[in-house]
Amino acid sequence: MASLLCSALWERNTLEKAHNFLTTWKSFPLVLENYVSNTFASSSYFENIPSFNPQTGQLYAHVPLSTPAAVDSAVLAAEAAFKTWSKTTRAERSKYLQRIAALIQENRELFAVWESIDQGKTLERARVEVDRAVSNFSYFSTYILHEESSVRMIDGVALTYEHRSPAGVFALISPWNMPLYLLTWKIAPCLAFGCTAVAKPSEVTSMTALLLAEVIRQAELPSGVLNIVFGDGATTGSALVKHAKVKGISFTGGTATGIQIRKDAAAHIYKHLSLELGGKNPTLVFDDVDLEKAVATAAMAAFENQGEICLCGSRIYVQSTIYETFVKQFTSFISENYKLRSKVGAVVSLQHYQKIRSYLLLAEKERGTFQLGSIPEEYPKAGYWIEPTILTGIATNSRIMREEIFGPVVAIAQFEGEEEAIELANDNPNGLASVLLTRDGARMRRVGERIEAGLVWVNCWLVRELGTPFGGMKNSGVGKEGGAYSRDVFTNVRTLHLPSV
Ligand SMILES: NC(=O)C1=CN([C@@H]2O[C@H](COP(=O)(O)OP(=O)(O)OC[C@H]3O[C@@H](n4cnc5c(N)ncnc54)[C@H](O)[C@@H]3O)[C@@H](O)[C@H]2O)C=CC1
Ligand SMILES: O=C(O)/C=C/C=C(\O)C(=O)O
Repeated sequence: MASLLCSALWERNTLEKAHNFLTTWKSFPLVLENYVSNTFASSSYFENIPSFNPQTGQLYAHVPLSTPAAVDSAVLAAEAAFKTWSKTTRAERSKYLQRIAALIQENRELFAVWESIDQGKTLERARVEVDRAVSNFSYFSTYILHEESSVRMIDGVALTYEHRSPAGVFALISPWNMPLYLLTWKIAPCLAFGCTAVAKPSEVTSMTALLLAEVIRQAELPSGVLNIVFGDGATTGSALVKHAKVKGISFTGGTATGIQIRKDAAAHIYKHLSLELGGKNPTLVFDDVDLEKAVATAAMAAFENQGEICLCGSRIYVQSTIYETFVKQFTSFISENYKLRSKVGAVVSLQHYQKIRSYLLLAEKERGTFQLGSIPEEYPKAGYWIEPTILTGIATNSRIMREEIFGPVVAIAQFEGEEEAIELANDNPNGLASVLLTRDGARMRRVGERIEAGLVWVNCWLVRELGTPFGGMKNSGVGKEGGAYSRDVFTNVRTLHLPSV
């Protein structure tokens, strides 16, 4: 049976209907329910975490704080389901994934509307992310059908081959910036490769995970294969990570949390770990660029999803010969094209708003220049809105240039030549992504191959092919996901050696 809340939300698939619903709903605020063993469980015995609509600042939902005992039940459900799910054929798993993809697609607007309300992003951005959630399932549904195993003959003496088996129950823990997109980036490969899961979305943005649970129910996925528990990191996430029956963890989120998870998982050395953490990504702009195109690419990299994407290019280094012109064109491009509300959404929470604001206060203290934007008020009256902000005159060793702000704030500095550009790009503990803007083909490789980042985009940004290795270097995490890299996360491999007879 669908949960009461899911049934109520299901038809509210336009912004207008959703807003009417929020103003008339009697049992306000909405209370989410865990989904375990294909059943929505009552949350009445949990404490609640208040969840706010970032665009209005109003309390609108309550997220249950699942206890370690609730986590344990979900893990046991996943463990029981693993016995059969791990033995299903690839074709069967593929069929379920395709069904899930189709159901999300059918309800695209429902997911987009509630993602936008829950996270603060624009509806347009939310639609892009729902489409990507669909692709996550459809990509892995076909990937597994074409998988090949490597077979080698050694000197005619022995035949060896790789045999893989699903690793077991996984903890899938996702952040608040792209809630459905990133949760499904974990769920789809996990299920495709024969594992079962307990997924925990961020307590700040849990709504689309609840809707996903309803899709899973409608898809008739066997009981216990995917369980969704709600809650925070300290109680719920931590119990999940430490659970002895959890054989692996796929996590996306802040670096400090990643370090904690690595410590908590260390006691069980067998746990597979894939940690995709923060970034402070450089955009390098060389003086041979087509300026108009370079400005548009750097703008998208800086401000998409109000800068709340770990891949955002939040420090831009421009070759000194075109620095002044670039700053001028970039600023006017942003003020014309990145309007608050229509293109740039609200930031996710009051806590995050104040974190971003603290960096803007620091910029003022350090006498940086606000080419665009200003310091927002400390306690916003209606929603967590921060104007796209462009800073110049910030020292390259300032915390503003070194730490992940994760909001609509970008700082621009200059460099003289290629060596300095590479040095500045690499002078950071993180190494997730980077953007290289140049028309010089040789430089694309010469510089691109020296940037310490898991992802280097040349004259583009966030171009994704789901089979490529996705993840960072340095403090930006361990492990890669995507195609065969996801297979490595979710399976155990053994090499069989068969001697000639
Ligand atoms: N994708 C990314 O790279 C993201 C980066 N961040 C960065 O991290 C900063 C902090 O944001 P937070 O909301 O604190 O993100 P976070 O890293 O604490 O949250 C991500 C997820 O981890 C869970 N979690 C937290 N502590 C845990 C623990 N000990 N064990 C297991 N799960 C745990 C949370 O409940 C959430 O589901 C942000 O300001 C931003 O700079 C935040 C979200 C996403
Ligand atoms: O997989 C992608 O295309 C994007 C991923 C983005 C993140 O992991 C993030 O912002 O945390």
